[in-house]
Amino acid sequence: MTSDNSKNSTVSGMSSEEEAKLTVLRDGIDDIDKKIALLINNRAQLAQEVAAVKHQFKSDDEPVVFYRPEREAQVLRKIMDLNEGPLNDEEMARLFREIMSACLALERPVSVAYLGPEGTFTQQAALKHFGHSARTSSMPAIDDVFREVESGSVNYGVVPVENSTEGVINHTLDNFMTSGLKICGEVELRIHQNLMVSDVTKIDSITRVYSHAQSLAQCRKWLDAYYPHVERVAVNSNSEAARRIKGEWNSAAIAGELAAHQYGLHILNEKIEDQPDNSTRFLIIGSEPVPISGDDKTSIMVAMKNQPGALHSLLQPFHQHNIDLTRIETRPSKTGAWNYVFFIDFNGHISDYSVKEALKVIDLHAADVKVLGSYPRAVL
Ligand SMILES: C=C(O[C@@H]1C=C(C(=O)O)C=C[C@H]1O)C(=O)O
Repeated sequence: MTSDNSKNSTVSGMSSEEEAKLTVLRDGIDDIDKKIALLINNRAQLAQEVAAVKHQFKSDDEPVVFYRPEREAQVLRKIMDLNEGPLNDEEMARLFREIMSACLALERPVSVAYLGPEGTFTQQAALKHFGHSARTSSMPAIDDVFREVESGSVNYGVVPVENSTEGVINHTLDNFMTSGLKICGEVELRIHQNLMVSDVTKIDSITRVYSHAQSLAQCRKWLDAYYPHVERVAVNSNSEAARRIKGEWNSAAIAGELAAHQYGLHILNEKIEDQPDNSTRFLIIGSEPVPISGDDKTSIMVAMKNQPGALHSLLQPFHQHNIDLTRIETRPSKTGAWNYVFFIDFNGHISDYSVKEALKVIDLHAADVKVLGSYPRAVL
């Protein structure tokens, strides 16, 4: 016969005093959850009413714009400002990001094309920006993301534009030369690379590692130190690398955590990138311009003739109007052998007086100026 020696111990192994205290606290949590659920639904109802008003003031053939990036940025910034902890500002904003995503989906689910395949950092960026209620679809190439948005098959697209260790993604910039799409937002993602293997991998016999060329470059020193004799094979994407090693006993892949989950792989070494602050910036592309949010950036493309003082006359108006440049890139133009195109990002919105004035002057010196978009600075 078994008997319980401790007279205060219960079935769960806790003392009755511990259990009583937990019950009080958990009753408190249940109570709050009930209120939170009710309030979230009240919020969702208001979002539905917003949708009705958006409809009401549009004529039949005018498209209704449900997703408002400037308003969403303001909501998240306000939540972060109000936050007093113990949750940190980013955690709070992440929770509200998902609440807004669900509210927007009630108005109209937003459809988003991203540079795939599934499991890429670009998919991670799309979910970070739009939340998990967005309908995301994977595209095989950056050009396809642009095409899907241009054709109206999806509302928005997400493409990578620059990496803090490897620099700019030229393919994205080149697409802006011919596309009429607008930049509606930016996302920044900390990039952590991981070495992963499959169930069949013989860990002591790895002779090959697959990854995207950029990821291999981001982990060059680590590979030199730990796998100096292993062949490095560049493939189209990190997800492709993850997919390939499923049946190969002598191969490993370098990819993000999402890819390991997606393909059922085991992470052998995490955070193997050479630069600890390795991050990638992504752009949200769409067809509508974004109104001012109060903390915005603008991207422009300027074609200049290759003549003395061209760069000076391009930069001078920014200096004169006290506008901070955040990035400048040069690409050879596709139209004339010796002409250049500058991609410039700066702080401010196209509706700001100082920005308008600076652009007026630049217009006088440039062969062509194209505003790619003003958009809220990344909040998360
Ligand atoms: C409710 C609105 O529509 C969408 C949902 C938002 C929200 O849930 O807060 C914010 C902006 C829009 O993307 C709105 O425009 O205010």
